[in-house]
Amino acid sequence: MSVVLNVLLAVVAVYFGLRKLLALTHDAREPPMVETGIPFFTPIFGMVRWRNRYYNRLRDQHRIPIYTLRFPFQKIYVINSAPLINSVQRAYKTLTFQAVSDQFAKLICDTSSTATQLSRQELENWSQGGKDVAHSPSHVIFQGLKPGKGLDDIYKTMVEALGKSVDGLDIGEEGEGKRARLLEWVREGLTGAIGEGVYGEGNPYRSREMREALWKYEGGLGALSIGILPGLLAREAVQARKYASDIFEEYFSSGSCQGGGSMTKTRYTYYSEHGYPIRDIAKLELGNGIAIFSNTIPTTFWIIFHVFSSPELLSSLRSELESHATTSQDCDGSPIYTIDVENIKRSSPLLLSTFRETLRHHASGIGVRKVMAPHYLSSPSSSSSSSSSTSSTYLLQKDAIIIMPASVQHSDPKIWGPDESTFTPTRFIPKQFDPDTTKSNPISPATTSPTEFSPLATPVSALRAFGGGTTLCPGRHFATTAILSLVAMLILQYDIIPISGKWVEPSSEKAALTAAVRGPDEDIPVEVRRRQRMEGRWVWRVTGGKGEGLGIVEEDI
Ligand code: HEM
Repeated sequence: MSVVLNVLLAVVAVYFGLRKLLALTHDAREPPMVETGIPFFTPIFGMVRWRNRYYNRLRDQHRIPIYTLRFPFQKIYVINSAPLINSVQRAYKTLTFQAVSDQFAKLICDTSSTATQLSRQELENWSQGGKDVAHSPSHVIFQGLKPGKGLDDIYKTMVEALGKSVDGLDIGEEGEGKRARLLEWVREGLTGAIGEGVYGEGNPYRSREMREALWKYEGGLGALSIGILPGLLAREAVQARKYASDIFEEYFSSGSCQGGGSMTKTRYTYYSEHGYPIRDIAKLELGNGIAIFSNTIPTTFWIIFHVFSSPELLSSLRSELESHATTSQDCDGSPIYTIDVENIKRSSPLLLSTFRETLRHHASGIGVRKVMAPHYLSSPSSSSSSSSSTSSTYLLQKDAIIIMPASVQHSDPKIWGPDESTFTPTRFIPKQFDPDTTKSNPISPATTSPTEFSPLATPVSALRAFGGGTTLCPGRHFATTAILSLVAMLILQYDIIPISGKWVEPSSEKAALTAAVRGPDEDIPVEVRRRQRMEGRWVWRVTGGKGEGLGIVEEDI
């Protein structure tokens, strides 16, 4: 009995000890603490239980603009308020993304101490640099992604490869459809085509083994990022990383990278000029595969799902896209339809709106920053439009982590209206857009009611699928071009029908917490049939965007 009593007393003592520790290590000027039931452990249980939905639950439960979660040895400030997010983005040198991404890169890429030292030095130089330094160090490395000739050249190769891969989706016997697994097909089609544009003739992802190594590596990122016994807890990923790094090392040391696209060449030049060993350049390139493919693939899967599961939307998109095709004749008299990808991106408001709505619906990036020095955070005085704005000022302690979950912003009825949980493909169509074209169009701007929420009236940071501020995803133009081109090709050339006879939206419960776009838990077996209408040869052109980017997020606009 006395043993039980002693154990109970010890538990009570530890509990009150931990509560005291919580109180002593929390300054009243910091954001309020929540989830303190079992000090330091309730947030862990919450994350395990609710996964990506945890932050939305806490927002609904507490209704406060910012709060503190206490983990063992780590404070996390979670921000719900859009104006406070704007303030975080403005203080980009004190509240830094690069410090977190460097640490993550080290864990997942297993770079050498030389590379770690070099990136630390670069971060220091950047944070102490004056006005003329880049807004984000990684934007220097990724200059090759800036809209312009280099990117257009990547698009040309990529779009040509996408066109071939979509033609290969063809029917088997006459009148029969070809069966495929949707996610698997998207993954294969995109990796192949993007790889051609990015890596050129020597594209390592032409090999099936290399593509499989990338997926095994991606599957182990969660375990690798914990950094404990990776050889044991992430064995498959570690082996795949070694295999793929060897191949990339050969790609760079043989000079094949000189035939690659602007992104590959500028990254290689940057790293080699800064003294990174070739082995590290190879490992970082494999890590770059995660940036390139991990979110692009699930986004493509979801937009295809939403488009093909809604006959009205599919029909409206077909009308919109067909209007961009010019018709000519092949030597045997059969029709050739030519479409410029620029028209798909710039003159297809319903497609672009469906794309944004897909991102709003499925993006789950958590927008991480590290507090480099104590900082007082308050809403910008101009931000009075949101009801979640606050005039309070919060102390953020050095070394704490800030999280700004996209899903919290993307599901806020104050921003998006009472239908925030419904997939509304027209949501992002500018209200002034050509109402005359909408008469024959069941899904169209004209069907929107005058009271509908206009996305242009929302705070700048409301659509956060690509992050925001100085670290806004530099790959957004690239990803948008790849996704919209592929989806337009499918819409115009194929019918996609689920084998089960009914489209059912798969859950995303198993998606990695690190994913910026949650993938589906299950694949969807489908039948792909060539459309009866507009049968003929399709030619996809890339004339280039005169160096202009596409207005994807509100910062671009
Ligand atoms: C649908 C596809 C994509 C989504 C949803 C996405 C999303 C994101 C998000 C949420 C961030 C974090 C930004 C922040 O916290 O402020 C980010 C950063 C980044 N993304 Fe993407 N991304 C996509 C595609 C790509 C592609 C195709 C590339 C490269 C070709 C790329 C390269 C990067 C890089 C380099 C960063 C780091 C930016 C920095 O350090 O300043 N992304 N992306």
